[in-house]
Amino acid sequence: MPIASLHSWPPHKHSFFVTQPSKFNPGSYSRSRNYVGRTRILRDNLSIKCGRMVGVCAFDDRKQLGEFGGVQDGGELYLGMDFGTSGARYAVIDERKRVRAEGKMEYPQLMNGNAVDWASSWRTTLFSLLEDVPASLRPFISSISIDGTSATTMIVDSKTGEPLHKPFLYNESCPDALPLVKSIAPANHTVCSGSSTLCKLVHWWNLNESNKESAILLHQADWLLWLLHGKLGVSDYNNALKVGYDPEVDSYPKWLASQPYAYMLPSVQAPGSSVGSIKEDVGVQFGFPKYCIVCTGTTDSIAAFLAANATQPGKAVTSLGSTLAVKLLSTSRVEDARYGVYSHRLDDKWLVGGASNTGGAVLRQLFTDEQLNELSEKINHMESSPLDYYPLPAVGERFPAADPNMEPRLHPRPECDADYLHGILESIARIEAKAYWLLKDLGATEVDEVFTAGGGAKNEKWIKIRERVLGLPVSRAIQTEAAFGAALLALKGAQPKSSLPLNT
Ligand SMILES: Nc1ncnc2c1ncn2[C@@H]1O[C@H](COP(=O)(O)OP(=O)(O)O)[C@@H](O)[C@H]1O
Ligand SMILES: O=C(CO)[C@H](O)[C@H](O)COP(=O)(O)O
Repeated sequence: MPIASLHSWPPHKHSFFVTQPSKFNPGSYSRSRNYVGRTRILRDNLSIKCGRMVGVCAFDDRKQLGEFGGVQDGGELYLGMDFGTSGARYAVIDERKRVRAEGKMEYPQLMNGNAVDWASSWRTTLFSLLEDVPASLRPFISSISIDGTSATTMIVDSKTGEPLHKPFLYNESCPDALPLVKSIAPANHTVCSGSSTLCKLVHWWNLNESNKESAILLHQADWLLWLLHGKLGVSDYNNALKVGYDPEVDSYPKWLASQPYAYMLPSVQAPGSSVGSIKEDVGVQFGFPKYCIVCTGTTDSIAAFLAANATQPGKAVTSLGSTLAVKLLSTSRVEDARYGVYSHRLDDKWLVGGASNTGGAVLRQLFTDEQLNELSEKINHMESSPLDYYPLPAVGERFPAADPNMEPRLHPRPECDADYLHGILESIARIEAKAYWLLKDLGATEVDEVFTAGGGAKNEKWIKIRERVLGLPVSRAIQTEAAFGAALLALKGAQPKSSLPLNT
């Protein structure tokens, strides 16, 4: 039903769409309190007495809206969503960066033949998580942003946005494209890695696909954000780094712009830039305000860095997720594809690092999370393990050695599982240490403190092992979830244009 026919006045800034979702109880007004994390949410089974529920309910000021429950102080809220390796999470924060709601879900294994249909899985996850955001908070959400796994590459139809090929995941490699990419890019450029976005694009381009002319390239986060803002072909300079975008000059270099597939490349904005208002159908479906904007995103490990709020050069964040992603805040830019080292831009500084395939994915192959907790308790973190492994979930390593043929090394396996886990955790810590010393040798600011994000951050024994191996202060970040970092991007995007750096 059009807005005007339901109410006399035209939609106001605080007009928002109320539909008849299952949680609403038309005609009555009841209040229940829910605790999410550390934050009490006044979740109201509110019915808003404005005629028939399906349609639009407009309030002519925030106070009136505030009386109907939701955020007690009626302030603006910001939604960040993290699409990581094994699942997705969201965080809703307020203007003071307090978490007001959070949730997560694993990716549904939607199959297409005998392969996972990742695009459908991500799309389903996106709208399931939006449905999970407390309905009483949605009318206050002013801005949304999403982070995704880096170099996860989608080739989609330039008109419909529908995938024309299965997504190329972050850790997939297309070595067949490497010779051509190396022939056009500068020596040791970030794209000179089989797992780079550009190698995936060139690999697809060389397939005998007929519909090249209607194809464009998007990254996972770009495509998910397109589902919300409806503007195809927009990315951010973090996600676009591995296709060859140069964030220092804010453009694609000539050696790339002159390629026959250059028309497929997305336009690029800074992370946390407003792309536009949320699509009306999505606003109606979920009850977001008409003024809710959708902002460009970033990659998952950069979102984790933003969440950790490491603001000085020399501070670093290690994301112990399925992979081990290292991000060191540096005043100097470093890149060398021989070691899988590259630099992301963060305002006027550089996030130097890379992502190793070691990490939680190996642990998950061997132990449940409960076993990890139980076995970790038995580890003496002050003792050095004599076991020397290179834990990988499969053949191939990206950083600190870029070797697609590197074999996992996880033997000999001792009788005692606690000793085995100790050896694995210590071996991963040695890889992390090698990574940080490599960055120093290549000219980055020397690391002086490491914060930890990701699922592994909960393991206190591992943090102590890493502190011993690194010889540096290592701690769990106050905020370990990348979704919190994505919410900070949404908060940034909603602010009036300012030169304030993101991580202040
Ligand atoms: N107690 C623990 N010690 C070490 N690693 C853990 C522990 N609990 C969970 N993990 C690891 O955390 C990883 C999940 O972290 P998460 O940040 O959610 O990953 P991602 O975002 O990459 O999907 C899993 O691979 C799991 O093995
Ligand atoms: O490992 C990964 C997925 O979790 C990604 O590669 C990770 O995002 C690192 O890439 P970037 O440094 O570009 O963020």
